[in-house]
Amino acid sequence: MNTHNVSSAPGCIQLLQQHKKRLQDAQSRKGQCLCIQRPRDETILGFNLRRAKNQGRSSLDHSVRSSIIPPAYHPCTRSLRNLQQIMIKDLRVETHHRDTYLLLRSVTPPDEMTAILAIVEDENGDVLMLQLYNQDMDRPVEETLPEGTALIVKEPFLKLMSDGEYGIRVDHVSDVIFLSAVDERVPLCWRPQDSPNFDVSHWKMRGDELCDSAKYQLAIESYTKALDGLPNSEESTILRLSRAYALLKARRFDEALLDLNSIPQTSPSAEKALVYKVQALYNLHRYRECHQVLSCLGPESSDNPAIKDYPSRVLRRLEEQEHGKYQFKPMYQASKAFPPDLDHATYIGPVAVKPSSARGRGLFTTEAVKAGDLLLCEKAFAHLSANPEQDKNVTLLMNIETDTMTVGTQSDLIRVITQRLYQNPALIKQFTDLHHGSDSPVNVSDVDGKPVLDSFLITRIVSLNAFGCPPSSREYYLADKATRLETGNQFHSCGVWPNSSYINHSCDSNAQRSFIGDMIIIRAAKDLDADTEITFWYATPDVDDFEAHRDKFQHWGFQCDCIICQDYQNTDPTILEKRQTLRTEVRHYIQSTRQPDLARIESTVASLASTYSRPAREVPRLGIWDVQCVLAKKYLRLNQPVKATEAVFGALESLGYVIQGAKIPGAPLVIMQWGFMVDQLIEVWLVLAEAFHTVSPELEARAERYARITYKICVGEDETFEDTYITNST
Ligand SMILES: C[S@@+](CC[C@H](N)C(=O)[O-])C[C@H]1O[C@@H](n2cnc3c(N)ncnc32)[C@H](O)[C@@H]1O
Repeated sequence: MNTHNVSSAPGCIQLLQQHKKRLQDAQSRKGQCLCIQRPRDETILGFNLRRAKNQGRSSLDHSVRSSIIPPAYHPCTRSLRNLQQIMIKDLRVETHHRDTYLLLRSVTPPDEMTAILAIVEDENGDVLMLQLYNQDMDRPVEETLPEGTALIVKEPFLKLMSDGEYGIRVDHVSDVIFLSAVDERVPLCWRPQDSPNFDVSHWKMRGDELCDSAKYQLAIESYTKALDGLPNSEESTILRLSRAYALLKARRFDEALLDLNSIPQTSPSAEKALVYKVQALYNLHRYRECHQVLSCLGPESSDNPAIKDYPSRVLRRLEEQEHGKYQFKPMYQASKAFPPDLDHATYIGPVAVKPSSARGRGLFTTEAVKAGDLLLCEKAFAHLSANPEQDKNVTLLMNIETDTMTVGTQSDLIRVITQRLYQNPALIKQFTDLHHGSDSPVNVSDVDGKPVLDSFLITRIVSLNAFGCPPSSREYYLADKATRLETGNQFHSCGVWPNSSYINHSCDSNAQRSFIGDMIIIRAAKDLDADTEITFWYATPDVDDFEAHRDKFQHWGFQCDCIICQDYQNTDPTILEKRQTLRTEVRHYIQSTRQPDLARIESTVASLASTYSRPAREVPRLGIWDVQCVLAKKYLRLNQPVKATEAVFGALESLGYVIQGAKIPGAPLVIMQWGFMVDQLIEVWLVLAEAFHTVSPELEARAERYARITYKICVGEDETFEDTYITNST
């Protein structure tokens, strides 16, 4: 939602078409035998030259990386023992070799593009390019696929690549099995000549060395080998503790907990295990349990620097998680770090997921709420922030099947989520439960002791549930419109927030989302009864191109049938045309002179109003309110506060607000019905407050209060309200 979709930009359409054509050409050769085009040495040399060129590229160079999502295919769900080995020479072009596997060894160091690349050989010595997608890129590629790595690719897919060469493309992480040098599946001729039969203490020592050099994934493998070597119970406890440490560092928290839970309470390692447990539970956001474990720690652990500040942090997280109490100001400071991965808990307010007629599931209020109330404040499941230092490196994500192209971090987000799920399988269900359209996922959750992960399912879930986001909504709000358009990269960052993903779209939304770093904040934009479906915009309504706005929902596979869309469809096209003509006219009046003819603008507003047939309190009039806001500001500047208040009330009424006391001098000012929410209303309420200062001073504070609530709804919090307006007015 609001991700930077550039599918309709001319250059992008052309690029998509080129890739489609290439794919069609490749498809026309589907099933053909692989003819090895180049001798082995030439293939290796060509790869190494390209790798050297790639590595020599300066980080200052402009680059466009494109990641193409090929037609979807399912991951392998069969155990390796039920697959037959196949050789490179037997592969067929553009074919998934079901029920088979390749046994390979890398014969070059790895290269890194949007995938990890290397040349691999099979036991016949035939070579091919291997492309491993969705691997852990936070780890040096040399660690993931060092030269000489033996690996198995289950049900391989031979692809004709864009340069006309062949390659084995692996999209699903669960389709690759990396083999250690001493794995019995590695052919003898690939094993080191003098591979001795190492014992428990060797692997333990090796694990410790790898931990010391921060190679945690490799350390985990070493400790596992030590544990496989039948250690005695004392050794086993120490090994599990060491492996838990490496797992914590590798952010594999579920597995770390499994090891920690197996350590007997009577063991001398028990106290250390509790310290690690605190860290694992905290990172899994299980703060209540974390609090309990903290209370079991002995006094010597309280001073342990690794967890010294945990008691206070856990208490703050519990305040957030259980009561929705956040300190927003420090969150801005934290959001300036890169990446802006904030240490805050998720609060799920008075909301619940329920069936929503014809929209699948939706999020509903469980009790009545007031405009401005916090409904959700959610930590991202995964969030990828555009690095301001690297804005020269643009990543394009091309989806040939859906004909879409997005700019920004979405392709990395897919990889990051894949890795997170692969390393923390307990999270898979929460993520794969999210809406994924008509895709039918595989029904096998794990095979050969590892989870089966479908990266195309993850891609689809990201495409339907990710939100584009600015570094913070306050920053976005403060940047004036021109700057927003000029920099244009605010939504190159994106993330997935699972609870918020259940919210359906309506152009006439009743909630607003805002962001600080990787936290999403969702507040009610209206007073809502219990059991009301919460909705927000997937794309902001564009009154001047409403047709294009409505087309955007094709991406999500629905047509909006909200009251605004219904009214638009029921309005005669000639009336819609007249409305647009009047808007063009009025824009011209506003912009053409320094002292616009306000009477003329007012009369155009009246004409615009006549293009709407239903009352504004039923259907917001999106084509008028902005003109009335301009009028209000102009009248205030001309020192005509009464006219300014009239224009403000006109704008609010056009947006569907019903305000008691608006036109009765001295009567209290109360919003009886909240209308359409836009962030420009913050200033509109402040214009009203300023006008009231002269004409109805007793109402000034009330208007300011509504400005503050509007600010809270649009920016996410109101702690910075004074800072924003004091700074802005000086
Ligand atoms: C982010 S999910 C929202 C939650 C989803 N309804 C579910 O069941 O999980 C987006 C999907 O919800 C559905 N949806 C959202 N807004 C809708 C609307 N106004 N009308 C119909 N379907 C809608 C579409 O299928 C869309 O692809």
